[in-house]
Amino acid sequence: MISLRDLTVRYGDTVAVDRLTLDLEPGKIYGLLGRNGSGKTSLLSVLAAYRRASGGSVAIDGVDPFEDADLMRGTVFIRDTLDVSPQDRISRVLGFAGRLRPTWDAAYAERLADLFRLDLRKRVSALSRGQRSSLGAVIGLAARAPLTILDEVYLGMDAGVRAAFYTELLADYLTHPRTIILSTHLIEEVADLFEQVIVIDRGRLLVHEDTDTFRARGVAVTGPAPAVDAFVAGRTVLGEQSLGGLRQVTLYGALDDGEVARAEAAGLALAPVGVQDLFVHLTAASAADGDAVDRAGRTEALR
Ligand SMILES: Nc1ncnc2c1ncn2[C@@H]1O[C@H](COP(=O)(O)OP(=O)(O)OP(=O)(O)O)[C@@H](O)[C@H]1O
Repeated sequence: MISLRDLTVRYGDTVAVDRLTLDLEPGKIYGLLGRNGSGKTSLLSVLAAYRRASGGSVAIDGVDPFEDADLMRGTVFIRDTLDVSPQDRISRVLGFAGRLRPTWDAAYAERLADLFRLDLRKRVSALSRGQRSSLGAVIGLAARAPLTILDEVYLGMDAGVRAAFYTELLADYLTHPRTIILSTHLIEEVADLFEQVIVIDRGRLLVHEDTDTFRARGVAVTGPAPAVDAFVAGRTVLGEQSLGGLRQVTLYGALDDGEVARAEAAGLALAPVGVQDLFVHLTAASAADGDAVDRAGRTEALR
């Protein structure tokens, strides 16, 4: 279990993480979402013991990971800086990563490098942006670390490589379950991988719940335009599109059984909403309603 209590990260006057309290059960894939500058990397850096918290506490199975060598060997943190020597060849980088970690699978690392078309003889400095990200993905997956933190690892990867990475991630997670935290801005692309969604906003926790529960916060209503308009009147609309006489409106807020029956009787189709749409709505509402953030870190927008 990972337990954060009132975790705070400050850089001078900037409060990047603001008294954040969160518990993460082991063996799940978490999606960590937040707008630019919301504190994701700062939070993950503390979790990976790359940085000390300015306040509050972090405990992994009851132990502070900072300066705990065993916990550090059990954590892999991949971020855009890659944290490897540019002069080293890929083979050497992988060899070093393997010596650091008891859970490293060297054969799997080679297979992944092959999948991502990485030439093991190349130096890191000679890699393209996308290839550097692929190298990060190889290290992040082949480490098989009990706590795997992947902070925007997809930067520069083309769509095909990203798809291969997500497929590998899921397949390897299913055969070697571990705790994976994925921070991403390409939300819709990876949302199906998340078992739980964590949204932070200006350093504070906005949402932490199962992805299905999160999705149920919204609903897409489709049908003849007049019937849709009548049904959605007075509700919070996240977006709408029309094609001919058909209209689809995305609503915020779950429908009760009576409303579902009424929609069906009116010939309307109901469907879940994308995680990204909900995320954009919640973080926009939070920005407009900033001071309404209560002590539990939930905003008025979530009620
Ligand atoms: N080394 C640093 N020195 C000073 N301020 C920093 C430093 N690192 C981050 N910050 C500030 O802390 C805040 C949170 O930054 P952080 O990188 O944690 O956000 P993020 O959610 O990862 O952002 P992004 O999605 O843009 O990568 C921002 O206001 C940022 O400017």
